[in-house]
Amino acid sequence: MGITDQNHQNAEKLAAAKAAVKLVKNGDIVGLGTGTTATFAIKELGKLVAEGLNIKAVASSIRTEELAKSLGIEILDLGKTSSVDISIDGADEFTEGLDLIKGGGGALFREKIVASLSKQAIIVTDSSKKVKKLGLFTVPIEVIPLAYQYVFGQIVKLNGKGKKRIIDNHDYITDNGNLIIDADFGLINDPKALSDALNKIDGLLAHGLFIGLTAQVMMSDRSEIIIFK
Ligand SMILES: O=C[C@H](O)[C@H](O)[C@H](O)COP(=O)(O)O
Repeated sequence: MGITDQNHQNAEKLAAAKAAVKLVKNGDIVGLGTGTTATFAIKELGKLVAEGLNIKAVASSIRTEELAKSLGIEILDLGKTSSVDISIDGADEFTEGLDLIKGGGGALFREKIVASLSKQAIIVTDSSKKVKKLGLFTVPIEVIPLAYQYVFGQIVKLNGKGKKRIIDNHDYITDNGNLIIDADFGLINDPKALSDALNKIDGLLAHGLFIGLTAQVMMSDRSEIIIFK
């Protein structure tokens, strides 16, 4: 991607983030996503907090928690929070039916907990993330290390081609101390069926198919915000 394309994509991410942040109300507990688009939203929220907006937040990753705290946003313990008013997160792919692939940044497990606790889970994206069918982006799968070989084998049985995530010649380790397998299932005709099948695998902590968790996707396309809900 050229610099102009990237600037354009960043402008779209910022516009979507700003639109979503407008939905946050005084007193809300806000779920903070992870990734470049969520980061735009967290920074916008930080500005509003500095101006007096009174919110508390839960974070979907250590890096999001650190960023939010640095902006003066109070962070609650996710494990002690029973309900989130609104969450704002990005996605790697989404369909008009609001099925998503998430986890490109490795935060899928905590993101899924945050989305599941949310009364209103909002996804913010640029226009490149919308697809007719999920699956061009591989499905991130978080695996407890001692179950790695077992889970890998089960993914193959589901006709997936797995690849352990390696960053800088090292196994990628999630905030929860686990590994990620990026699994290619080709274009996914029935994301719910695949999600259900993956959920049955012992040792698989979470996968990046987010089905039925999203209230709306706010996608920025040039100067327009398009809402899918
Ligand atoms: O684990 C990371 C998350 O699921 C991100 O929300 C996703 O990868 C999209 O990230 P970005 O906004 O950087 O494209």
